[in-house]
Amino acid sequence: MGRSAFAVIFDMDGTLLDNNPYHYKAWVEFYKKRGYNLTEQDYLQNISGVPIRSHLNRFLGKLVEEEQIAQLSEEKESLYRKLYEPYIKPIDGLISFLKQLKETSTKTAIATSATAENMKFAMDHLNLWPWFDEIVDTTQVENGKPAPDIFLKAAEKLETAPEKCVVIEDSFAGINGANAADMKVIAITTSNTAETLVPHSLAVSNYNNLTVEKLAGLFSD
Ligand SMILES: O=P(O)(O)OC[C@H]1O[C@@H](O)[C@H](O)[C@@H](O)[C@@H]1O
Repeated sequence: MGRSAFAVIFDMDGTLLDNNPYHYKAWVEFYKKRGYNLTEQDYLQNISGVPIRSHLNRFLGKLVEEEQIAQLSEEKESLYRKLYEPYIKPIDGLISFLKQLKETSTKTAIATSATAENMKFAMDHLNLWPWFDEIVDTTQVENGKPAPDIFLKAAEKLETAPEKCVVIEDSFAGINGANAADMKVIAITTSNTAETLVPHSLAVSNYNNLTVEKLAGLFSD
């Protein structure tokens, strides 16, 4: 079989791992310490998939100095890693789906808003490094999700036109960014319903029924 004519760009948190409940718990604790009671709606709408600097100022109600951001981010992310480590596992069917992509020489990338430490934590625990051709994080782009930049950078690194890329995403910020990049979008319903993750070409709850043929079908219209 020849190389697939399209490339697949995966988000990480909530897409490769079902870890959003642990991010949410860690954020609630982080903001509570600072006098803000975070709701699940706040988390899903304004935090999930979004780089930390975009919401700190908003929820803390004051401008946070640039030098403080890394320290605050590490405080929250180390709490998340501690909470999630005993439960870490890939989303159902992920590894066999990645195997299919490898067997069909389909190009793959990760485009994540996560910190380098969180990414290493997930990739090491789940042995994910061999499956991806490229990894793009927010340090490599000017604007984080919901801007399209991170997906466009991934397409550029994969040497594939945006209209030949499909993004798999679980967050509102990610779905909006992928649509703004003019890519095909698959919504994964780990944290939000298919009806709210719009527009998308396909919605799945895990990888058990996702095949390379189904992805190819998205490009046949
Ligand atoms: O969904 P992505 O792009 O992998 O982003 C994950 C990041 O999304 C943000 O919601 C969280 O605040 C971060 O802690 C998390 O790492």
